[in-house]
Amino acid sequence: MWWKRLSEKGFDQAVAHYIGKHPNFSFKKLLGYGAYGRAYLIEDCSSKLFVLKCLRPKHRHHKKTIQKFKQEIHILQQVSLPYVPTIHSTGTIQESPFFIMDYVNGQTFEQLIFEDGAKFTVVQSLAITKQLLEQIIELHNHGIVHRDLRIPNILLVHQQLHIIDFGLATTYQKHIDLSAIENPKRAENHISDLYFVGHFLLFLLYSDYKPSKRKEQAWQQELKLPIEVKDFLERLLWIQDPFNSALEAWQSVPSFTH
Ligand SMILES: Nc1ncnc2c1ncn2[C@@H]1O[C@H](COP(=O)(O)OP(=O)(O)OP(=O)(O)O)[C@@H](O)[C@H]1O
Repeated sequence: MWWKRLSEKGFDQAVAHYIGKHPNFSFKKLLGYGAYGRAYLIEDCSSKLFVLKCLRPKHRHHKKTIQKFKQEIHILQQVSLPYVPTIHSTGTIQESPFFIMDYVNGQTFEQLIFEDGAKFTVVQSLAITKQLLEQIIELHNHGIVHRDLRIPNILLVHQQLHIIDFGLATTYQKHIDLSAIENPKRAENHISDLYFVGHFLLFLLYSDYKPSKRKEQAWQQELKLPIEVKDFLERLLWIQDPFNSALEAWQSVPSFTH
């Protein structure tokens, strides 16, 4: 609604004003916004860039949403990994909670594929997926499941993957009965992250796909993958028996010498 957008513009000005008064930071721009947060680029005195992520003002009185936002802060404070933004401070602006974290200065896989037209071969796609799985193993070892590993949340910086947006992350539950999982995306264990990795890998593989038939078919028919890659994907996507852990998935990434 137009008046809500207007009030968010006013809120952006309040954030710029708040940062303007801060002795160590200057305001650069609004980076973007999602369902819950608005993210701003800010800079410190030594020209290092940071992101200030703030709960959207329209949610500032919703207890559940505030709780969710605080959970994101709590999880980021718990993990200390080189490919996850470090959180530096927290506070509130006009009653909306915010936190300041490292800026990941790279490109998301959404930008790489859909804006830059990057194409990934099967071998490259598997190598990238293997690197992502290494990071997921560490996250799970820290007791965290991300649960939103989509292409806009995975960035590439000098050949290194980085993961952002822990808004749906939760603590890893060790004892979950697989038959009780109704939606793999929401599972509180490795099943969720591996399911997203399956979709991530499909995006990479489709980047190099040229349709030869008019009619859309299932990925298994369209992509014409080597059988071990198809089986690997089907296990990630829980079409076949799922992997028992991210480590097992990592160990099962098919390798090709050519
Ligand atoms: N640490 C970061 N480094 C670089 N860019 C970031 C960082 N955090 C967020 N962004 C960018 O800022 C924009 C908004 O991020 P945000 O996390 O608020 O969006 P979202 O994932 O849609 O949010 P929400 O969790 O509220 O649904 C996105 O374009 C995202 O790529």
